Amino acid sequence: MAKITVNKDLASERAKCEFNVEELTNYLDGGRENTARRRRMEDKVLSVKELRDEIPEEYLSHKEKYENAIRKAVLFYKVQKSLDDPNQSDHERIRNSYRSTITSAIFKDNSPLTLHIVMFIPAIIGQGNDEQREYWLKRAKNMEIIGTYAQTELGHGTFLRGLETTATYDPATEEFVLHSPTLTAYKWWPGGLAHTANYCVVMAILYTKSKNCGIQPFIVQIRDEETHMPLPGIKLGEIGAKLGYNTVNNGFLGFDNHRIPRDRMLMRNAQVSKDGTFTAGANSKLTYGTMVYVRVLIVNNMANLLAKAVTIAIRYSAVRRQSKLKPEDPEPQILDYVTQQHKLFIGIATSHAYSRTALWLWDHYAKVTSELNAGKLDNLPELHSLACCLKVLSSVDAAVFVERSRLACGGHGYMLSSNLPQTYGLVTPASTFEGENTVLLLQVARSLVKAWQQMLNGRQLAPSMAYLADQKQLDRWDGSVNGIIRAFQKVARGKLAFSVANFEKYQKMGLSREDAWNKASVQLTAAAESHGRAIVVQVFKTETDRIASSLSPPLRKALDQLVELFTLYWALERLGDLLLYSPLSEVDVRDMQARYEELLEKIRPNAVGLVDGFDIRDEILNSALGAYDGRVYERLMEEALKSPLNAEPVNSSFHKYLKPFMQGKL
Ligand SMILES: CC/C=C\C/C=C\C/C=C\C/C=C\C/C=C\C/C=C\CCC(=O)SCCNC(=O)CCNC(=O)[C@H](O)C(C)(C)COP(=O)(O)OP(=O)(O)OC[C@H]1O[C@@H](n2cnc3c(N)ncnc32)[C@H](O)[C@@H]1OP(=O)(O)O
Ligand SMILES: Cc1cc2nc3c(=O)[nH]c(=O)nc-3n(C[C@H](O)[C@H](O)[C@H](O)COP(=O)(O)OP(=O)(O)OC[C@H]3O[C@@H](n4cnc5c(N)ncnc54)[C@H](O)[C@@H]3O)c2cc1C
Repeated sequence: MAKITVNKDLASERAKCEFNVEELTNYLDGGRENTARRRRMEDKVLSVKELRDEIPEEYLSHKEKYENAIRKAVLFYKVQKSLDDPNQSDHERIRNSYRSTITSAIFKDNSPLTLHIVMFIPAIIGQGNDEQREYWLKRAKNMEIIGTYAQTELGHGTFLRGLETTATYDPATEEFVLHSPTLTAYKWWPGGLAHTANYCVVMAILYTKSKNCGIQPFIVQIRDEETHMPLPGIKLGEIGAKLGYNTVNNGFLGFDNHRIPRDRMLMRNAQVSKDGTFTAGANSKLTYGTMVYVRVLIVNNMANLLAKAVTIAIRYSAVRRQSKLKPEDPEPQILDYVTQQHKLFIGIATSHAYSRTALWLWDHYAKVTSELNAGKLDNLPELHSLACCLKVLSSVDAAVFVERSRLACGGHGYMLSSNLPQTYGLVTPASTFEGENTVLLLQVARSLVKAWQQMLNGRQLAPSMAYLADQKQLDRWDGSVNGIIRAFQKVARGKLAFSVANFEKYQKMGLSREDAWNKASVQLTAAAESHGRAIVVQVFKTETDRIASSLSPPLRKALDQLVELFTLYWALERLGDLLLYSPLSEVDVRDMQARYEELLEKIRPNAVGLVDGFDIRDEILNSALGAYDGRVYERLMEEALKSPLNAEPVNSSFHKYLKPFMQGKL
């Protein structure tokens, strides 16, 4: 293997690191064997040279980008399939792939098959009865059919009860008639729907015996399996260019009285019999299960995307020298500016916080799902609330810290060759898809207000809300991590109490319950956000303590510093709340600020080691600024030279327009 020359600043950063980077990688992967397995997979995928792009994607047309993405998606799927371990359960397979970011090496803007994997197959698993699973899963898993999840419509994304697509049962033919009565009823957004999928799970309002039976899932063929032509009665297309996700092939879909057989309604929860009799499921919200599943996955996806952005920005900050700290000294590495450390170290800590939280949530999800399969529904409301709140916080924080990583790279962060703009394009839609964030916070608030009432009635609360029942005031400020976690819980409790009081006050003033809720909703969402912060800091701390106990002291110390930095960062961000709901004094604030600055200093020598520990290969980072060797300027120039405009010294537009214009002839 050719020896790589590493930028000398990066090399000296690596020499300074106080812990063993490989140990950190193994910790993140959940063990040495998992690291080895992940790397083997990456080696295998990256050895397929057809999966690499000859021309940078950004120079392709919209159509070429899609065609190239499909070409690679098919090949990528085959390589992945050949590496699949058939002995793993679905739960283990997903958990073991949590650290895999290899998809990013192939698709800068995500794959047109994502929805097939992430929603179509899970919808069949969660919504299909045994017979339907048996038939459709085999076809979907073998890629004999490609599907997507078609729920959102042009007129409605959030308000599912307002969906306009109808599925009307016709007992005479034992068929459902799917129809889009208006333009706003068109399905709009589903990934892969435009030109990739030939099937989809359509969420539509079921009518049988002239009664509205709510939203139900239907598996619908939309294209001919041979010709791929849209079937009669189906209108399909692509929704157009977007901020990101441009290779995901988001589409629209309209139905003109399109008929499907009765057994195409996914009947795990509710059923329609041949004569049209409707039998409701144990809980109508089980129909929303696929969304819960994806919200759970998003938390991990956000942690991975943030790890990518912060790796790029930290390595670049070690290489980049700018300005002067002291007049007599050479220009320092920008990583030596404490403001730069403040911008970036929180990104490292946040990625750790959400990757720990994501695993914790995944295990919780798996436990509740197995209870649901056994008919026990008690823990569904808490799971829904947790999934909503952690999806919201992880997506908001990832978007903020990815963008901050980009800004921290100055002008070069604006280049697509840094891969930071595209990474932002991948994180920011997560605040919208799978439930718009404000809307999901209102769902969390709804569950908190319920919990509050249960507490007042002396009932036991779900574990993640149990802290609400602790009525004891904090008698003194305790600036330890555990002390701050308790203070965050007090903030969440205090803000909830305040918003519940206002909600009730507005009702007493004569507003309807709905109007009072709307009027109190800014406070309610703030309480929900604080609840989420309390959960994340607590899970980050307890899970790190639990898993890191067997690590070497230097690595343990580095991880404890990240946990403390994360906790202090949010305490300083939320000073107003802490001053209102905890016994925090001005002196305590000054102490916290001093400790925060001390932590930045302690983390500084380990910064490059910490991002190296994420172990994200150059092919996955795809960044001129973030490569392991730190050849930032050389790579920027190499990438610039790939611009098609550099293929000729004089562009034809000079003779056509500029020259006549400058010579006054145009
Ligand atoms: C080859 C490639 C391979 C791999 C790809 C690589 C990486 C991918 C890895 C990971 C994934 C990461 C990223 C994601 C990737 C792709 C995702 C892309 C696109 C996203 C797709 C979508 O966006 S799909 C559409 C999503 N849509 C929504 O989320 C809609 C939001 N709206 C709602 O959920 C609901 O309408 C509502 C919750 C806002 C309200 O619903 P409704 O009005 O019907 O509710 P009610 O008022 O009637 O009832 C409220 C009561 O119901 C309870 N409730 C609500 N929802 C649920 C639920 N889901 N579960 C349980 N209970 C629920 C609620 O609590 C109320 O209960 P009460 O007891 O209080 O009455
Ligand atoms: C990249 C991307 C991929 C997607 N992929 C898919 C897919 O594969 N399949 C699919 O079905 N859908 C998909 N979607 C659609 C996505 O799920 C919806 O965009 C999302 O659920 C939000 O709905 P909306 O766009 O209708 O927003 P709206 O609900 O119209 O929200 C607009 C504004 O109104 C506010 N608002 C709405 N309701 C309330 C309320 N009750 N209280 C307070 N404020 C409210 C929101 O907070 C927001 O500020 C995708 C979206 C994107 C961006």
